[in-house]
Amino acid sequence: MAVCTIYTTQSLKSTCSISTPTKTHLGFHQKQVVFYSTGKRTSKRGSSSSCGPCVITCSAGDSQTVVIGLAADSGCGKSTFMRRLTSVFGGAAEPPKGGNPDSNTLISDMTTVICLDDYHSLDRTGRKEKGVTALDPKANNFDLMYEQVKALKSGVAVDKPIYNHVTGLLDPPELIKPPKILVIEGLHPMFDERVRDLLDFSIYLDISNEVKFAWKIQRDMAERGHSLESIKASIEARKPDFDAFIDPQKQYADAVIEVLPTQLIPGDNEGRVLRVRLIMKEGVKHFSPVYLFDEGSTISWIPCGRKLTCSYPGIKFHYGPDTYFGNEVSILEMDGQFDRLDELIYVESHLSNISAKFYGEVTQQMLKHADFPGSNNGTGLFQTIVGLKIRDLYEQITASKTAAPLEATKA
Ligand SMILES: Nc1ncnc2c1ncn2[C@@H]1O[C@H](COP(=O)(O)OP(=O)(O)OP(=O)(O)O)[C@@H](O)[C@H]1O
Ligand SMILES: O=C(CO)[C@H](O)[C@H](O)COP(=O)(O)O
Repeated sequence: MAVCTIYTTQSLKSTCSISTPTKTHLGFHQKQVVFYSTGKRTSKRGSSSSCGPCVITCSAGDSQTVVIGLAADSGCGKSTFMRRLTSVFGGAAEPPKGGNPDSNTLISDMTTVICLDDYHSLDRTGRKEKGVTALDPKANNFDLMYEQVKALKSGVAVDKPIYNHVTGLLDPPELIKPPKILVIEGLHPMFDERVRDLLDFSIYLDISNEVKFAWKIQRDMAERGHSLESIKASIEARKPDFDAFIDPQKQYADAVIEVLPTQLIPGDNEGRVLRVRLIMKEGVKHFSPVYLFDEGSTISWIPCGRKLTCSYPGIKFHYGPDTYFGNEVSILEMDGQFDRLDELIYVESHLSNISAKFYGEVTQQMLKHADFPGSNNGTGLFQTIVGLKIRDLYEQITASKTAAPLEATKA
């Protein structure tokens, strides 16, 4: 009986098959597989054989999950970004059918978005008793987060806990099946190195303190009836842990959307007009940064005039190479806001590498969600573009995994 040993650097998923001239085997998970040509598998290394060349073929199947991480503090626009992203893939994103009405999960045909608050290990009372915030790693279960993201990525369904934001309690778990694209959004997607290594692409929403404050007031005062003092106190109370545990994650992000007060109105910190910077890391696999006019040049552009209507204080773009936490990046910046969203096509036609499937796709997406916060400024524009880049990344990863069979060596 012949014994084959196959060595591969690739993680073999259940959609991989291994063939020898005599047999095809499906569904191995090890990096090194030893099997008998009769089909019986053993974990022991076997010796060489007369099996002939072994070939491993991995096809794109349901278990091929691309994992995206989105990090930001609470109230910084993650849900809005997610709505823009899932819209790029089409289909409505909804909570799991027939499940917990307070589930934080959103599922569409292509994507599943899970909220990392579900990995809080301490409920609201527990945090209060221990005197820790939800931002503190001590209040979160990173081992479970890692195990479950890893399982989903390799095509295995998990029973994920639910943190109930209404009651502040940990509810019974919900079943999450491996999607085509898994987005893990929340406070800590890039905090734990093991989880970070599972990400195919990562984004950090970096909202400056002034703007965060303005948005919080807008939402928590107008919509939730909180007082100005209580909003200030809650931001202050979170700040040390935010600085210690959340903010440092931006150094690992492949793309950062930085939101700052405008520089077009001296001294302005109202948070109404925004200066938004899309910081894109160079050399990330399956991701090529967007550019304005000419790749690698440094360009300032005021598009206001005959083709773009601008009221005070106008719009200014800037593009160029830079460094960010020691990494080479390209930065595209927009300060100001659009008066007429349909005229955005003029700006879009000067941007390259946006991964649109047709001319005007960015403008179409922006018009479709004109009522979302940030649709008239760089937050909406850059979130939409990052959505298209993620679609492109997904398609590239899928295509590369479907491609050529991997020749494996035979012992
Ligand atoms: N681009 C934007 N421009 C202006 N306001 C915004 C923008 N994005 C978000 N906001 C404001 O911030 C609020 C929170 O946004 P969103 O719900 O998307 O954030 P979140 O990070 O998901 O919040 P949470 O984690 O608390 O659920 C919105 O109601 C809106 O007031
Ligand atoms: O930072 C947060 C992430 O969204 C929340 O504050 C955290 O999940 C704690 O939740 P709660 O407000 O229910 O105590």
